[in-house]
Amino acid sequence: MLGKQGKRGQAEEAIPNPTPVTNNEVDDVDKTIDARWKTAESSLMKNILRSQSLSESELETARFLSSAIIRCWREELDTLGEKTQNTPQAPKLLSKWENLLTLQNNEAVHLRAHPDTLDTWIRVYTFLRCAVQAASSAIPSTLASYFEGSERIRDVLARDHGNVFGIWEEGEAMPDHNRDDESEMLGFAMYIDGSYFNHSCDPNVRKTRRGRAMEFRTTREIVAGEELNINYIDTKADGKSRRKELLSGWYFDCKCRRCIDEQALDI
Ligand SMILES: C[S@@+](CC[C@H](N)C(=O)[O-])C[C@H]1O[C@@H](n2cnc3c(N)ncnc32)[C@H](O)[C@@H]1O
Repeated sequence: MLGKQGKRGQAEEAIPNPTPVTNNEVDDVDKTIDARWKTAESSLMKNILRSQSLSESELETARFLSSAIIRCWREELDTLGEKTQNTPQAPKLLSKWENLLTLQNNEAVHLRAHPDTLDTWIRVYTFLRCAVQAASSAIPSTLASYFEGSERIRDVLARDHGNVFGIWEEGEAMPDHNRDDESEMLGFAMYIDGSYFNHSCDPNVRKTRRGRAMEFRTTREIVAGEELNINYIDTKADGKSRRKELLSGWYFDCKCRRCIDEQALDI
């Protein structure tokens, strides 16, 4: 997905320090979010397309969601095709969609920090649902049904924040953090496999964009059993600034070795 805001949660204005919340508060937030989506699902679609125009970045989100949902539909069609053939199936790897669902769901944590985002998401969902209905004669009904409910759209949006990578201006093989150059961020993209990497302020893997692909290479000898980590943020900053940035932009308290050591020294 491409958009100019940079990594979700990074360039947006995030709350500086999400306050700890109780389980009851979490439940309330979840219920409110669910209720808003349910209302959107049951709202009448007539004339919404005409009255609703999306901003450029909302349109980008709509394009991203459509391509993810179409991919999901195609994968499920393929699986269905394989099941109807009576040939013994080799154990299957997870599909891209199933892999996406294994990523951390950040819907509630993100919406707690940016409540207005829910309006945007629902606007985009309503727009897509309405557009699909308007074009129903040209769209397979099984695909159209994927846009009826909000479930799949929520599945993607909930994993977008915190799991996407910044895409920087082409400078061949540039790592996308700790950059000394002035190259511009073009947008962001989701690389599901790459999202399994946790962050470390002393990473042992460097990510490099090569065209549309993202390459991950170790930067030092790795001992057996050692975790492979990339860096989500510039690691040159001092410990308190790094942890603050990770908490406000990625909503987690960094537990990497360097942060644990530095915290003990009050750095
Ligand atoms: C892109 S995901 C990484 C994969 C994730 N661990 C998972 O199982 O889906 C980012 C999330 O991993 C966790 N995480 C990554 N690096 C971390 C770190 N250094 N300290 C604590 N949590 C971390 C946080 O929950 C963060 O929101």
